Amino acid sequence: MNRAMMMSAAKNLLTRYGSTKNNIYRCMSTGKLTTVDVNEKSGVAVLTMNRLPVNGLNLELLRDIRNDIDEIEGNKCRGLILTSASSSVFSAGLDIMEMYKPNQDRLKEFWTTLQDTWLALYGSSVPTAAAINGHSPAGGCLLATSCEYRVMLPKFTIGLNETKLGIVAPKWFMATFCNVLPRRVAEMALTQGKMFSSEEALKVGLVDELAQSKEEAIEKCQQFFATFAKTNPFARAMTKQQFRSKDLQQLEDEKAQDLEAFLFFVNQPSVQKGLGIYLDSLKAKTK
Ligand SMILES: CCCCC/C=C\C/C=C\CCC/C=C/C(=O)SCCNC(=O)CCNC(=O)[C@H](O)C(C)(C)COP(=O)(O)OP(=O)(O)OC[C@H]1O[C@@H](n2cnc3c(N)ncnc32)[C@H](O)[C@@H]1OP(=O)(O)O
Repeated sequence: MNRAMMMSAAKNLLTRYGSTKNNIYRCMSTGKLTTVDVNEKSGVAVLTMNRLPVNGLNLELLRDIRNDIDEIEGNKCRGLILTSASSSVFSAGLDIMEMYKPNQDRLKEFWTTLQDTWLALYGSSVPTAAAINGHSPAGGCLLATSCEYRVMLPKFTIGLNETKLGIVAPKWFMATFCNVLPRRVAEMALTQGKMFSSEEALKVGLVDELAQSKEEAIEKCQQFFATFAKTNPFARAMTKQQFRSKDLQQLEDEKAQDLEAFLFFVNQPSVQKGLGIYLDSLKAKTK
């Protein structure tokens, strides 16, 4: 983040926090594939993904999440908890149908929206946490690890499994993973396409706590936010942004090249063939 960007971020944050310390704000749900509920007392917003059955991240769901994050930031919420309306899947990651035999204009829009959603979530000045109440592969894991804290229910799986699908996680997926895990653990897991059980994820630090129910997970996320009670919100947000600024700036600088690499990669006949086989294997499971 250069000096001008830092000053502008500081100005925004001062405007937000300057005279509003003890007030509680109400956020409103914006999306059709998401809901946002704000706890009137704590000011914490729960953003629930609701594209059943598996919260596949298609263009529309990503747009809704992105708009919700903007609205939660704008409405001065005290925290953002990301969770799922499904009882078994947090998010199945990117909707593979967006990448398989794609319409090229939509494919561009899809990837650009994913980039923007990540920039908004990873760079959010509002404290963020994920209540991971189901499986969370690939893009689902990206969303969860973009948050500052993770609470997961037992007996599910989480990880970046891209190599198992014959695709490569972009640099910013890797940076997000490395922000949570030791570099060696991250490299091993990414190259292996490893999916961690909830219990394994807790052991390596991919998640921070386990909870027995979604309600308990949300409560634990709220308790995490409460640890900031005695901090200055402006100083907290600036500190977070400085920690993450290198990763954010890298994607900001390379957005166009990243899009180009994605389009080139996804349109390779061998990648299309691999995605087709993977989709068939998913569908065969349900027959
Ligand atoms: C060399 C330099 C390169 C630089 C790099 C540049 C570019 C890189 C290029 C690309 C990067 C892309 C990164 C990709 C990220 C992703 O997120 S890819 C998606 C990965 N996701 C998965 O592998 C998860 C697959 N799904 C599952 O494992 C399971 O569905 C489950 C989430 C564990 C849930 O299981 P269950 O509850 O049993 O549900 P079903 O399996 O029965 O699924 C229900 C229906 O949903 C369909 N489905 C599931 N996941 C997806 C998905 N991700 N996309 C689309 N559709 C999905 C599934 O087929 C079922 O459909 P039907 O009901 O049978 O029609």
